[in-house]
Amino acid sequence: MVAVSLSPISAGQCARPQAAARLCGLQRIAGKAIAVHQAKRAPVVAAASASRFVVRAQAAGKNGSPSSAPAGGEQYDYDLIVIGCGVGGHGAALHAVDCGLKVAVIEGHDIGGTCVNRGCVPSKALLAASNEVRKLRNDHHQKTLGIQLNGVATFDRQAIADHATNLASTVQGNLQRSLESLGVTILKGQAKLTGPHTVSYGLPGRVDVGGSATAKDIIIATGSVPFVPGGIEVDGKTVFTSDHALKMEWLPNWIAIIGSGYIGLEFSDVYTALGCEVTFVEALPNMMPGFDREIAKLAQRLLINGRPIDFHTNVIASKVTPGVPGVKPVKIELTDFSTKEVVDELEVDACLVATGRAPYTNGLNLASVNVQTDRRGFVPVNDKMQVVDTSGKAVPNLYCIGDANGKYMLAHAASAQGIAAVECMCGRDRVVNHMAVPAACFTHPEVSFVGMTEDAAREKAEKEGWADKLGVSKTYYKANSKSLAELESDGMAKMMYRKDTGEILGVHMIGLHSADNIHEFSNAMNMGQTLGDLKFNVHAHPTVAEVNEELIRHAQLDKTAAAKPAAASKQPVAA
Ligand SMILES: Cc1cc2nc3c(=O)[nH]c(=O)nc-3n(C[C@H](O)[C@H](O)[C@H](O)COP(=O)(O)OP(=O)(O)OC[C@H]3O[C@@H](n4cnc5c(N)ncnc54)[C@H](O)[C@@H]3O)c2cc1C
Ligand SMILES: NC(=O)c1ccc[n+]([C@@H]2O[C@H](COP(=O)([O-])OP(=O)(O)OC[C@H]3O[C@@H](n4cnc5c(N)ncnc54)[C@H](O)[C@@H]3O)[C@@H](O)[C@H]2O)c1
Repeated sequence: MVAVSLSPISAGQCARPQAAARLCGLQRIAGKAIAVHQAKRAPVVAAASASRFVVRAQAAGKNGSPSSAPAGGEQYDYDLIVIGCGVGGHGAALHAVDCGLKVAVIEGHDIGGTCVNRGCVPSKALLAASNEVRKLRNDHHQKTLGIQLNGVATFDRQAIADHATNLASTVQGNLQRSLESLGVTILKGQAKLTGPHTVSYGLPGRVDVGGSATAKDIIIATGSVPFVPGGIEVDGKTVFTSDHALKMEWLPNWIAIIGSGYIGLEFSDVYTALGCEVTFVEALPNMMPGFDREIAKLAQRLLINGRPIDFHTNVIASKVTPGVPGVKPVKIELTDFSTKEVVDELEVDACLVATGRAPYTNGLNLASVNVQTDRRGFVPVNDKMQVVDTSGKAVPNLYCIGDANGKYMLAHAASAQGIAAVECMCGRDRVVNHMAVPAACFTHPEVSFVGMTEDAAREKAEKEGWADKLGVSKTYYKANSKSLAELESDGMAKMMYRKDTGEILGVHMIGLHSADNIHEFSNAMNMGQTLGDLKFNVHAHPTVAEVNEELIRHAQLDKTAAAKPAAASKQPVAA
């Protein structure tokens, strides 16, 4: 398995002759690829830059040179069409341009997709603003730092909401400009496959928008939408998903959050910082079931117990009935997950449904290429992100990346998969090593991880007969000078590793800046580095990165592993 490289590749690496030729028209300026001979590219590109979206189909062949001319004599409008322009589609398109491919994206709603418009970006704006409020209202915190505020910190809900909306629109604009400046054609419409190399697109009720286009390769990057379990009625006012919650149109005094995953936790951080009370409803026996058990336990102490939050576990919200703000409460029927008996009913002001996401893959006409989605709607793919048909074979020239394939529903995973798919279509097989993809929950403090949990590592070690070689190293933020200086020294980090080889199996953290700190380990895992290599890393003092140094130092390797770093031969002896 080869891990994907996220760094742009050079012209010399491009596999396709026509691709390499086109790359000659690109210059690297301050790290960005800029198209310098746009006129030689298909004129549709200029149209894309001039207006927000290209409306009506414009076959590139009509205005400029057809894109690909394979041996069979077929000619395509583009080398690559990407259906859906979220972060996955955007990442794939940019990398494809870097590889010299002629690219079109077809977007049915808004450039940037979930992450930019209804996900990562606006949620982090709300988290940033609300955490300022939390800190300012924490007298003990301020006094210990020597600060007196002489009054209660107040906030403007609408202004905080506007910060999130404005950030999303700034980032959306940046993404659009990056595509335009690189000459990517942006087509508007809901797209579907109409042949092995043909895509048609359009918008309901808009006869002026749409058409069809051809490409040698097609990437499906259509993402996901909130999943709402049966029995829950969403009215968008008192019962809502993250799509509505991010607009923060009002702040309920008491909100129930169904699901204690990423979305539930991040929103509980926002709501409690702004003075709301939260009740979690979680189907599984423990809160935060996706985290390493020990980290989840500490997360419960830091993110839940000390805040106005209570929770019900092992129950599902079997029926949710919207209310009327200030007049009628939202009613939530709770059913025991094991016995399936109704056990309670909650009455709250509002309810956020955070029970996962469903792939957005309806209407793609996958049956035309003999492909069936799984039960939940995910598109089946192999390691190279090639779509797999009902007989288990890869469909030629068709790829699916990001939330739509369900392999790892995170923004950076979507974009890494897009880059890998482009590499594969250029003849350089790459697969994303998902075990080395970091994940983070941006609560305060942050939770982050990469690779296996302790339970998973133990299970693997026992199954494979090396349980005595499994090491677990731990350290606490209490000893970290930088965290102490910031009065944010609650937290721990743990690492599972092999004592005999120094292989890192998984790292989990909760603490200040842990979403940033995890990268030393995820990158090491991606590069196949061992603890024998990492022990020579130097960390600036005083930084939170020194938590990593402690974690590495506490690992107890067998003498052979300690003496033999994987990359020892590559280390320079002296400068
Ligand atoms: C509240 C929230 C917070 C999140 N925070 C984070 C975070 O901090 N970090 C992180 O890594 N991840 C986060 N995520 C997850 C992240 O947003 C997704 O993993 C990521 O957006 C997936 O990218 P994608 O490109 O696969 O799909 P999407 O971003 O969903 O984009 C798909 C695009 O395809 C378009 N489309 C769909 N069907 C068609 C069609 N037929 N034709 C044309 N266009 C179509 C859609 O309009 C959409 O724009 C968050 C998600 C949510 C909901
Ligand atoms: N910081 C980030 O990277 C970030 C932030 C937000 C969202 N996301 C992405 O968005 C996706 C969706 O997030 P999410 O929090 O909605 O999903 P999730 O899968 O993280 O958590 C859903 C939780 O809801 C529980 N649940 C499901 N049905 C239930 C029911 N009927 N009653 C009670 N509990 C129920 C599950 O047991 C689980 O704990 C995630 O897969 C994640 O990849 C990422």
